[in-house]
Amino acid sequence: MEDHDKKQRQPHCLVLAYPTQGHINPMLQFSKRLQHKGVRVTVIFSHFALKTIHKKSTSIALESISDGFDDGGVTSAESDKAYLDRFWQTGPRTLTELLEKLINSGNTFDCLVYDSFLPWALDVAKRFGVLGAPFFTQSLAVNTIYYHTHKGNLKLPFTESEVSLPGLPTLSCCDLPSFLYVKGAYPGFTGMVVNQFSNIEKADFVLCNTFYELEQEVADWQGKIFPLRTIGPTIPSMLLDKRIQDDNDYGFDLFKPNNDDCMKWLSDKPRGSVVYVSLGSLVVLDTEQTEEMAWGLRDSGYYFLWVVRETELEKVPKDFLESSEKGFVVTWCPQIQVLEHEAVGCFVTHCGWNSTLEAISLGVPVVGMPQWTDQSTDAKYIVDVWKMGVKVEADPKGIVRRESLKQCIKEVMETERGKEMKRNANKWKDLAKRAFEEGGSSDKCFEDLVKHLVTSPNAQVPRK
Ligand SMILES: O=c1ccn([C@@H]2O[C@H](COP(=O)(O)OP(=O)(O)O[C@H]3O[C@H](CO)[C@@H](O)[C@H](O)[C@H]3O)[C@@H](O)[C@H]2O)c(=O)[nH]1
Repeated sequence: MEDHDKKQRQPHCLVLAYPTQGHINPMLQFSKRLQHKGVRVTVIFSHFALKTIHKKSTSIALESISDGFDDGGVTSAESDKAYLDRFWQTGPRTLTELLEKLINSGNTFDCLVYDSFLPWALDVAKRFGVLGAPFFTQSLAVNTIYYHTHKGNLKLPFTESEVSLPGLPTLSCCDLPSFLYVKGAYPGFTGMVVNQFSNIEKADFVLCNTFYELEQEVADWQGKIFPLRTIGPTIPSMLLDKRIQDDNDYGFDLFKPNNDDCMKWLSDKPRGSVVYVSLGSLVVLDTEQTEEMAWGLRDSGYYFLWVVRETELEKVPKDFLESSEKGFVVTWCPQIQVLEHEAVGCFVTHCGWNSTLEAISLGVPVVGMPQWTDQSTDAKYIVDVWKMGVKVEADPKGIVRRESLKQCIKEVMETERGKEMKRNANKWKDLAKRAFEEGGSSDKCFEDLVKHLVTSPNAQVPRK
């Protein structure tokens, strides 16, 4: 706890996470930082996520509510719409029950920070008379695009060839999040991302996992509309500013990590010689794409560490696993430790926002292979705005061919342009670190948030 907070009463913040890995990681890291600043934090998962998670011991209190799928998580629902509909019906009631239980056992709380995918949580917070703040786990650029869609400034499905929005570079149709231009795909998620803004005018803060210097123009624009606080990148402190001792990793995995084997395999590889490959926790490739990827990695000639989740493994060609002596395939790894390792020279990624922020914070240049949702917008920024990577193009059938992947890897690993990308990645890494040093842009946002929590009138009195 920092000195200035020790003398004051301790505020209590509840943090409600959407139950997938890419949402759990940033909200947990946010919670650790808040706790370090003297705030008591309780993180709320779904029952299933809490039951499934492989976790290290943590000083953060954990609770859970039903999302309507207590025996299987998000991916067990028939469709995105079926999952969200049931969560929407169940969540407000089960969250209310949990808050009542907390109050009845003598707790007070000042604020509910909730994943922006769950805007109904703000209405629950307001019924209990506490502060409410959505936490956006995707980039400010992506959120801004959804905001304009919510406002009707972008009509769906998007059919123009280009779009110009305040604070953003000119975007071609396929730089937009896929929900906006792939007609009819994922109706549940499409409605959800637009609905993130349905009640935002009632929010006391709008938190986003980014840092001011990274998305300055759009942050300035959004800051005029919302009480925006940029509180990222939510990378464990010991890999960034080193102000929170022992904060070395996320510590909560929905998949069983293969830590020792990965780090051992990396340990004898020369500096910058390894290509690290992961498409995050949700992407599902078809067999043809998996095969092209496998042979592209082998043909690059580099060492590679490839994460293929258990459920995807059967698509990897059998002879490939036996024949590629420079490759190592694992079902889950400690990604941030891998990216921090000096042996890693390049990251082949789907450009999920956490993976993007991790590449930025650890200074690793990227081969972007976006698949869906916000990833195409992140890839656009990686290539054209932050200039720290390339994007591998798919053929007219939508498949990234082995030759294209191989060429992109070689460009990042071998060419002058690749060296420039590495220099740019290191520049962003320095800026990310500075954002969390004392007085840095993200640190100031945390300080401001804590100041409001400390002076919140709600902590003393349990309310119904
Ligand atoms: O072997 C692995 C692979 C991944 N990770 C971690 O898992 C997280 C993955 O997050 P992300 O890169 O954002 O990908 P997804 O899991 O696919 O995240 C979903 O959620 C994100 C936040 O909303 C979106 O940006 C993505 O597009 C969406 O797919 C990261 O923190 C990784 O470090 C590991 O720890 N080990």
